[in-house]
Order: sequence, then C-alpha cells, then structure tokens
Amino acid sequence: MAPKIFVDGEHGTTGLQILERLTGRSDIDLLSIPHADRHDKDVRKALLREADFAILCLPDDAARESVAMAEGAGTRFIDASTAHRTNPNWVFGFKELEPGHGEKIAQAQYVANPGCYSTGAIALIRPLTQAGLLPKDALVTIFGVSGYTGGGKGLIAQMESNGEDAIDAPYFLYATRLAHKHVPETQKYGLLEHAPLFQPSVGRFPQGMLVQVPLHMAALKASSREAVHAALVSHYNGSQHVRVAALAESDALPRLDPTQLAGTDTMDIHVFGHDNQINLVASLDNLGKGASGACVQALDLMVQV
Ligand SMILES: NC(=O)C1=CN([C@@H]2O[C@H](COP(=O)(O)OP(=O)(O)OC[C@H]3O[C@@H](n4cnc5c(N)ncnc54)[C@H](OP(=O)(O)O)[C@@H]3O)[C@@H](O)[C@H]2O)C=CC1
Ligand SMILES: CC(=O)N[C@@H](CCC(=O)OP(=O)(O)O)C(=O)O
Repeated sequence: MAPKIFVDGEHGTTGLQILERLTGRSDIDLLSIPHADRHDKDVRKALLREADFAILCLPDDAARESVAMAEGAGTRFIDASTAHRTNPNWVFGFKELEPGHGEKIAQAQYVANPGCYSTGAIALIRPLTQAGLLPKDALVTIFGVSGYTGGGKGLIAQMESNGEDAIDAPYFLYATRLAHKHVPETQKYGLLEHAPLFQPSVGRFPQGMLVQVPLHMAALKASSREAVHAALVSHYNGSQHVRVAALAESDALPRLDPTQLAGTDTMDIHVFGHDNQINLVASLDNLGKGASGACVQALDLMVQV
C-alpha cells in the first residue's frame, strides 16, 4: 500500500510548493485538509495520526503541537520549521552534511529540515571544518539575501500589497541585532565553536537566494583557493542536488544573480577570489533546496524504509 503523506500547513507558502511537487505521484497517497479546517486541531490530529509521514510547514509552536498530537501513532515527521533543528533527538535533514547522513535521514522517525540561509551556510562551511581546512574556532561572518517568499504569507503580503504595513524598499537588511534564528543550527552543523555573525537581507524578487561566507586565506589551513575548491568538489562528488562550479566558470561570471536557480531544487557553490581572499557563495531557491524541495528530498529517502 502507498504510504500516506499529510502536509500540515499545506495552504501556506512552503506547504503549497510541497503539494506541487507531490501531486500526481502514484507511489504515495496524499491526505489533505480543507482550507477552512486548517486551524482545526481535531481535524489536524486525526490526519496526523492517520498519516505514515507528516510534513510540517507551520510556525514553530504549531509544529511542536503537531508532534505532540501524533504521540504514540508511529507517524514519521519532516519539520520545515525551526522548532527541532538543534534537538539531538531529531536528524538534521541535510543529506549532504557528511557521508552516510542520507542513510540516517532514511531511517529516522524525526527529521528537522534546515532553514534556507543555513542550508547555504552549512553547505559552504561544513566541508571545510570537517576537512580541517577551516579551524573550528574560526570567527566566521555570513551574509545572505533572500527572495521575499522566505518570510511566508506575511512578508509576501507586505511586499505585494499597498496596505498599512506595506514595504516599498527594493532591498532591506533585517535581524540587525545579529540574533537570527538560523545562527544556532549553522553553528552546530557547521562544527563552529563560536556563533557565526550572520546578517540576512531581502530583495524585491519572490524566490532565490545567495549566501556568502567571505574568508581571508590567512585564517585558513588551506594553501590556496584551489585547495579550498578541491575540498568542496570532493565533498559534493556525486551529489544530485549540489554542484560546485569550476573555478574558471566562477571567474568568468560578470555578476551572480540571486534568482538564477529559482524554481529548482538544486544549489550551486562558487569559490570566488584570489590567492589572499576568497568568497564562498551558495546560490539556491529559498523555497527549493532551501525548503520545499529539501522536504521532498528527505521524504524520498524516508519512504524507501
Ligand atoms: N518560506 C520559506 O522560504 C521557508 C519557510 N520555512 C519554515 O516553514 C514553515 C512554514 O513557513 P511558510 O510556509 O513560509 O509560512 P506561511 O505563513 O506562508 O504558511 C504557514 C501556514 O501554516 C498555517 N498555520 C499557522 N499557524 C497554524 C496553527 N496554529 N495551526 C495550523 N495551521 C497554522 C497558516 O495558516 P493561515 O493560512 O491562516 O495563515 C499557513 O497556511 C515556517 O516554520 C517557516 O519558518 C523554512 C524554510 C524556508
Ligand atoms: C526572508 C525571510 O524572512 N526569511 C525567514 C527565514 C526563512 C526560513 O528558512 O525559515 P525557517 O528557518 O523559519 O524555517 C526569516 O528570516 O525569518
């Protein structure tokens, strides 16, 4: 019998994109909650307990509530929210974290998917700390720009309407107190001893994202930009969803457009720079590899077990 999948939050931004990816598949049986019932706890509870797999596309508190409502039912979870990402009882849903991690996701009952920015940041940092090229006690700085769908229905409405709280800016920084919610997971899965400094921003485009980690070569234990690039190539060798651009390709780019991978579930990595300084850049769709696409990638591993 095909496994039953319920997307709790299916009428939201991330949930809708997951449904788009799952609708029409014959290997799964999609359960659905009517729009009018989406906040009804009894209806959600029944669906969460009936499902073999529940994908949570909800605010953090509601995600915790969903897990509690399914207690004892054996439901396996993929949570897109921040609620469980640093919880040691949950497997982090980034298959490319290290060799063998996909198998851990496949076997897990509880999978916490990374945030969109942290997907990019961890993808850049982890292979280098793991290989000993970036010291774990390094003081790391991260910059990110996201499409505005990253802020869900609330930010989409502010960017697209003329209402009282409309945002007119073509580009803005936020979380300027440097305490963004993705910092703890980036520190933990980036294997960093110190919390990285992270400054996010939003541009007036719906989907797409760039995450940058600029580094002085003097701060690294790598001999050259080529050595850093080689470590990343080796880490992502054979990966279906992460591509490390050749140095010549990166050097030939006159500019990098944050929307270039919008609508895809893949991520590109660039190692820009020269002998003394490098800028590691991840390009992805915040709703693709950064959210909905990543949830489906985790589900595809889990349904096989
Ligand atoms: N957007 C993105 O790029 C990313 C989002 N995420 C995470 O995914 C989760 C969902 O985000 P996103 O889809 O953007 O958010 P949205 O606001 O677009 O959608 C959330 C959905 O959950 C519903 N909801 C809210 N509270 C409850 C509740 N208590 N019970 C039942 N349903 C509820 C909302 O209902 P209503 O329709 O009434 O608003 C809405 O349909 C969040 O935790 C977010 O942080 C993760 C990675 C990237
Ligand atoms: C542009 C924007 O607002 N982005 C969201 C993060 C999107 C994301 O990755 O969400 P979760 O970590 O909540 O799952 C933010 O900064 O809060």
